[in-house]
Amino acid sequence: MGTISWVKGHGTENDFVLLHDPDGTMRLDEGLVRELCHRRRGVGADGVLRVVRSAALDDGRPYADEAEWFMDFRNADGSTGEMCGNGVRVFAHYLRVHGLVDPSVELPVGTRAGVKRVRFEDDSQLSVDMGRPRLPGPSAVMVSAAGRSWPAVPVDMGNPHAVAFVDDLADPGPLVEQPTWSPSEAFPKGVNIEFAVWRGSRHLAMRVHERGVGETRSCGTGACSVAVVAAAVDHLADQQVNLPAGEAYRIDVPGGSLTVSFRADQHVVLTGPAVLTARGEIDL
Ligand SMILES: N[C@@H](CCC[C@H](N)C(=O)O)C(=O)O
Repeated sequence: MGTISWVKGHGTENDFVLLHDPDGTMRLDEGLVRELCHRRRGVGADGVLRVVRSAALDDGRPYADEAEWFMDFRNADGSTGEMCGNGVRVFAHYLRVHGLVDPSVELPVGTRAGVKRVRFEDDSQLSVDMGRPRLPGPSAVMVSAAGRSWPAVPVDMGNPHAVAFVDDLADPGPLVEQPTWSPSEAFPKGVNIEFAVWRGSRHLAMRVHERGVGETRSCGTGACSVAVVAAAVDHLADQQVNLPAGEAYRIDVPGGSLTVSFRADQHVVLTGPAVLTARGEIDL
């Protein structure tokens, strides 16, 4: 059967197993991802990041001219995800630690949601140009958990999100079950659901139930979605239709804190830490 070498890392405690497969020779099927991510039988993680050259994978080939490296991201249940904001920082940090990229220049990373550019900041944080969000509204969506329901705003950050404001982060209960949404057609491929509260001016906190995983300690694309909706609420009165360039929102998650800012070209920038914690081999 053989063994697989792995590295473990996290971004604000959203944790990943990284697999080094530059030439794309590994057979990474759903069952293997589930075993690696299993917190008792496997290494334990919210997802897998396969480190592969864009040219070596069908999914990565369209980006090969722009980005040498492709983040093959999988959720803990084995499903593929388009994008992962915490994952892409951990992925870039891995490449830096292994001497595979020059940290003094911006790093383009291929993802299923297109090429994302990562900057290594001086204070050991990493910033990611997450691109422009899409607000597929105005159709109203309701999300329900723990016997309660809230209106939610759909946001597309490359992957689907629904942002609901709650009075208290405990309101959605333990989030062991998948929260439901209506109408069910709103998210045919499933959705990541953020429950958010205001903590102050441009400062919010959130919990998230991730598609393909369950409740996690953080979600980068989720934090961006919360900041986008918060900015829309903040600027409702002045009827500003654009994201407020230069403004930054602090988004607290159970595993730490992330910063989301907006550029004049309406791109969302996510800033936060990335850490590698362990390495080893798993016997298959
Ligand atoms: N935790 C990630 C988002 C993960 C993707 C999600 N589960 C999906 O299926 O879309 C992040 O940090 O953005």
